[in-house]
Amino acid sequence: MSFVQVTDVWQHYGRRSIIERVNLDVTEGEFVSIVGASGCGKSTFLRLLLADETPSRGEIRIDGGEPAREPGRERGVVFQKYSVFPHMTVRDNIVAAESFSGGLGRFFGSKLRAARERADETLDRIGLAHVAGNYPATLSGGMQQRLAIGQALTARPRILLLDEPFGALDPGTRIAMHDFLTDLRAETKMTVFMVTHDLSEGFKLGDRVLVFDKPRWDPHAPEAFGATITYDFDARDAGVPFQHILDQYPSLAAH
Ligand SMILES: Nc1ncnc2c1ncn2[C@@H]1O[C@H](COP(=O)(O)OP(=O)(O)OP(=O)(O)O)[C@@H](O)[C@H]1O
Repeated sequence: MSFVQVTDVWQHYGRRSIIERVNLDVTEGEFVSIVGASGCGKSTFLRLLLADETPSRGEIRIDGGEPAREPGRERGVVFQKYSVFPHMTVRDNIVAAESFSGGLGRFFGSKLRAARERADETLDRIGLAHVAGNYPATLSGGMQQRLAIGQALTARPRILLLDEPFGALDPGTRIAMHDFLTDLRAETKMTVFMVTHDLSEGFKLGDRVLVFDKPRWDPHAPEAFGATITYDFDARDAGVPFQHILDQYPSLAAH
């Protein structure tokens, strides 16, 4: 049974075609990695999944529901650039994310105490309980990114959208974050979409790896055609050795 259903989705910005004819069925709990050359529309596709934008054509349904017109609590998002609030403690960052995601305004009194307790549970889960009272500037890059993921988790989303979440981290921290994400996923059964420039990361974490590319190209009108899913690899049990894909898509190796 398809949980995320993408049907004939196109996206244009003015006369520029960015994405075309995208069809995709994802079951609940799947981890989908997305790779493709720079500028081919991967982040645009994530924004469409988030319902931050509406497609020019086609539709995206979650769990059989009507296509969303704006982001909701069932979709959480994390970008490469940390989105934490620098002037708030780690715990208050989680509390603020919860109040914003629910459109609840600021918490006071007993509501604030309850929100802080929930924040501490989240911090426990993401391994930041020991720095709950610190400010983000005192945390390492990996810890700040874990905090950003913690913020996305406060609304208990059914879908987590990750846009190059580990792109700015050093290799060691990146590997630690892979383990963290694998554990988190086993715990929550969330459906995850992750854009990455790192093919090995895509194959390591994903159940599937989607390649976005432009199958049609007019040298006289480079903006006439958009990208679509040209490959959909099964990446479970190590999947297709990604070196084969690098041979086919040398541009992917450049990132
Ligand atoms: N709101 C917008 N209005 C106009 N053009 C846009 C808008 N958002 C993105 N674009 C353009 O759409 C194209 C696809 O951008 P997008 O960020 O989705 O690509 P990407 O594959 O994620 O790139 P990268 O891998 O470099 O992050 C780019 O040429 C970008 O300039």
